[in-house]
Amino acid sequence: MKYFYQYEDNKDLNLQELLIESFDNILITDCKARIVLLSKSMVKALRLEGVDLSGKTVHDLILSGYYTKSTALECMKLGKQCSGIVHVTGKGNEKDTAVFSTSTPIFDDKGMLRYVITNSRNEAALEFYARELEAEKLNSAKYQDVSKYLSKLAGSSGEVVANSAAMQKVIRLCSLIAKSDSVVLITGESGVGKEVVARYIHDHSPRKDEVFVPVNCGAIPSDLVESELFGYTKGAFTGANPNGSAGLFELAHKGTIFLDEIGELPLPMQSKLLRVIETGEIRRLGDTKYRKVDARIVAATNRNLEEMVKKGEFREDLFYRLNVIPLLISPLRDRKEDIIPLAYMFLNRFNRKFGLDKRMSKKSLDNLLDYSWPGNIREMRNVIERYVIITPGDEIDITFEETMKSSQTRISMESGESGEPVTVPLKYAMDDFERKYIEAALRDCNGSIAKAAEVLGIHRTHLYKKLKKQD
Ligand SMILES: Nc1ncnc2c1ncn2[C@@H]1O[C@H](COP(=O)(O)OP(=O)(O)OP(=O)(O)O)[C@@H](O)[C@H]1O
Repeated sequence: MKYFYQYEDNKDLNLQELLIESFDNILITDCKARIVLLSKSMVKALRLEGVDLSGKTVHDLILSGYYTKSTALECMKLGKQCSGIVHVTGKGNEKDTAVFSTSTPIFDDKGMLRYVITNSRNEAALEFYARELEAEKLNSAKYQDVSKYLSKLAGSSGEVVANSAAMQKVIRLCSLIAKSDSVVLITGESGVGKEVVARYIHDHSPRKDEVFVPVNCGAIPSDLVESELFGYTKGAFTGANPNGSAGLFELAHKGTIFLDEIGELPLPMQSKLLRVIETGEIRRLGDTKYRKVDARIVAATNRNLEEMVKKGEFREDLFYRLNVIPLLISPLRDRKEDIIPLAYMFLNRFNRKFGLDKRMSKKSLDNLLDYSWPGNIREMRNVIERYVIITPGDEIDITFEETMKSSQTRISMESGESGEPVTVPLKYAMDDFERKYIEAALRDCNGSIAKAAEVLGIHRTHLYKKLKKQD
């Protein structure tokens, strides 16, 4: 990964000048905590205007009472990135304030600490983000530490990562869409986050306190789709509940029904769904009467419905009824700005889940950015979970060419073949193998579930279930 471009045209670029003018507060200290550089914004934030800082260290500033704690000193001590709230003492009549700082160590080739770079944001900026986060419910890992702090302040926690312009546009659109009751059709490759977006719409709609019912149309055997969706009456078919049962549409009354993999709906069911959309009524299997249901419909598919219409596999009239508000979610490879924030979100999630504190190596971040993510965010989630579980040390090192090979090797090593102790529980080792195998099949089949299921020798519905189980 290159970090500097157009070198020939910018040979005279003076980085010090740029750093001094930075909007974010920047402080660079050397390995003895001596001040090397401050941005103008940092001088202002720490109220150091007019103070002679020559030869001064961070210890001196704390002893003189300019601020309370130093993330730079913590970072030097621990040799890793540290974040925290720093209280700044007000001068004269000024009030005390706070900044949120993150200090990052910079090492030389031999691993010796050379500098610490500290970035911080002022309280006013934090409050601004709190409002933005509250409004947008975005979770940008660029400000992940800030957002964690803010979510405590504001009592909000964003689960949808939308750092890229493309995802921010989707989220903005969803906030608008949420206000209406129109049918939404979400399209995009498998694992891009269609269900996440559907939930976002529900959570921001007036129906948010009612139920959200996700239905994977591809995972229901075709002879059961009707009874699952619309319910059935007493004795409608053998093996059914003798008292009859409500279907998923009735369950979703007043809430939202999410019809995932809508392209898998058998043609006769497509006509019935069209009728439900047009009349707002369902009829239980075996029943004569129609019942009103008020469920908002959000549908999704990773298939090209227009192509299916042309081939006669999907009803044209239903397609137009569903496509009132089309929402396309781009594949992860086309919105690289989301990769690192997502990776950190999953890393934090799995660290919490397994009570660990793993970090990602710098190389991992480059590799994550370079990878093409055929399985999109679901694949990313699995990759991070796998590495968190199988990495013995604190730092995980994600490499893709070797993904299959390396983790298989580790698992076989850990299974005792090379005399290494077994550290991975059997369940994880087996799940891990299955996931990797499915991911490889999907990769080979360019993300097509139907083809991958064929290669794996299992039914498509079975593969859908396995993919969903991984979430
Ligand atoms: N923007 C996002 N922020 C956070 N997590 C996400 C985001 N998008 C997807 N995920 C996570 O990725 C996984 C897959 O997402 P989801 O099930 O929504 O994908 P999908 O497009 O509906 O997949 P499929 O086509 O297979 O039904 C889930 O674990 C989900 O939580």
